[in-house]
Amino acid sequence: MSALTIFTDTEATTPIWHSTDAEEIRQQLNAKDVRFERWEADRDLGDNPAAETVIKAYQHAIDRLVAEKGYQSWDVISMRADNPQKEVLRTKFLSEHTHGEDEVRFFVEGAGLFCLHLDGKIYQILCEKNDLISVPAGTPHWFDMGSSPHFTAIRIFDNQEGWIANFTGDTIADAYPRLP
Ligand SMILES: CSCCC(=O)/C(O)=C/O
Ligand SMILES: [Fe+2]
Ligand code: NI
Repeated sequence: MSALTIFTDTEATTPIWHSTDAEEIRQQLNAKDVRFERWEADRDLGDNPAAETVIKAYQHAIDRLVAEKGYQSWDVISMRADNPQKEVLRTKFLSEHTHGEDEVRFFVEGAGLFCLHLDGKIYQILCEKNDLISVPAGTPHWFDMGSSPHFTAIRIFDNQEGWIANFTGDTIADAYPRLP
């Protein structure tokens, strides 16, 4: 179940707010200009879908976002527990970073934890299948896929180059809860 847990950025052990209610989560995040919606990820993708299969299955969702916001490119990130790159990728995404564009992700399988560092607070969003999230450009954040990752997400970009991150060098992420 999707969840939002909020901490201050000075106290990593005691949450100040928590909910698994999609509407409450939406309201909290919208107040910070973060888009959070429950879409329908209802296509059968099989066990280990190729990127082209995922794109084809959800072209309608991509088209909708492109029509709305003029996004220019997209790709698929899919992780499984047997991926030999899982530790390297987990470590990379666990470093606080920003992007020069909105971070738009549509989860079509599994789950992952987005952690946003906004106005003195840490917003930990457990994103699951069906969740669409858009994090405003320039927001410091990190992402945890856990030690046994299982998710597939469509990433939508408003540039032709795809994923570009600027690492902040802040080690704050190390203090906050992670996925098992
Ligand atoms: C579910 S996409 C996670 C990886 C990524 O693209 C990113 O920018 C994490 O912050
Ligand atoms: Fe990111
Ligand atoms: Ni919970």
